[in-house]
Amino acid sequence: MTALLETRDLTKRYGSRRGCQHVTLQVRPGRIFGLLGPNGAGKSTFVKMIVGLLRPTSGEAYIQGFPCGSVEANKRLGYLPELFRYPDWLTAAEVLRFQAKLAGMAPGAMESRACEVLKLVGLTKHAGVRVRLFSKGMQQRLGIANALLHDPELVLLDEPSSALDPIGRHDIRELLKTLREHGKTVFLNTHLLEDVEALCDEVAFLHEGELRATGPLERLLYGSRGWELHVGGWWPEAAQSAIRELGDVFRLQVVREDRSGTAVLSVEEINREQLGLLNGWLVGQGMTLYEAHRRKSGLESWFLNMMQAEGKEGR
Ligand SMILES: Nc1ncnc2c1ncn2[C@@H]1O[C@H](COP(=O)(O)OP(=O)(O)OP(=O)(O)O)[C@@H](O)[C@H]1O
Repeated sequence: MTALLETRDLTKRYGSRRGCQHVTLQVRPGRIFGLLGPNGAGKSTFVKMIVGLLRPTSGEAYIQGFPCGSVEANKRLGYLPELFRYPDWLTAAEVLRFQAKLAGMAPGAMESRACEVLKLVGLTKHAGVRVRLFSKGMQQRLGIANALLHDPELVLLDEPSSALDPIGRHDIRELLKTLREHGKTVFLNTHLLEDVEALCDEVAFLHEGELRATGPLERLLYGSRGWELHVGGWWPEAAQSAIRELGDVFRLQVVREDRSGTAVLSVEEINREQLGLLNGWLVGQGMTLYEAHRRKSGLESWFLNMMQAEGKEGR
């Protein structure tokens, strides 16, 4: 599948300071792509180069083959900056009308498109309401409507939920899922790991200006290939016997055991055949394997592990 957004060796230096360097990534159409990284990692620098607000020091970036910053690339891009403010005396419809004029849309096309995007973000009933009366969540949804007005393929959202309460965040999440269902590609720059975990198909992790990991979220989270086994018929001595007989082969550990005769075991680096062997051993010992599933590390622990690994390398 051809990439919608593609960067090659994208680098920005601010004099002697690095913004980001040698970032090569691809965002495929119809996905929600999350850009992650600690403060100062270079995320905003990267985003500003994509939307054409900053000129790269070197490297290339394209949206559907058009150089980022060009008129053709910007036609295909909708952008919601992190800290935006609309004149609060305008109504939602007036904000969209103003944006449409800036985008050079014909008045007839504009009116029907404004209705469409207001419906999409759930603000139809508020079209005539002044922005000053909008909650932060509604303002954010209006911002997304604005970014969608010219029907771009790629929507780039900078921290769209960080200032919102849980209900506002939930609404934005649902809206982003709807955008994906409509075939839009969403590029999300966010600190909210729970949003990334709930929404993103692919992620990129930036640290100290460099891309340290990128790929499908599932692959990154399941990267450890560990399994968790729930076992019945367990007795305390079984732990010693299991570790003695299997510990070296499967790097087996007892995570917890309880008096009712159940236990949770963890094993690392195991394939399906080995899992079958392990099951055979358990059955041979009079135990039952109730459940076996891939251990999911969770994005927060993945993120912290990445940071720790970076810290060790840097020492
Ligand atoms: N205009 C600028 N002049 C000089 N250095 C800058 C400028 N903008 C950013 N930087 C530096 O570039 C590096 C990356 O900053 P950037 O704002 O892109 O990171 P970030 O990941 O977006 O951080 P945050 O999550 O805190 O917004 C930082 O070291 C920052 O100090």
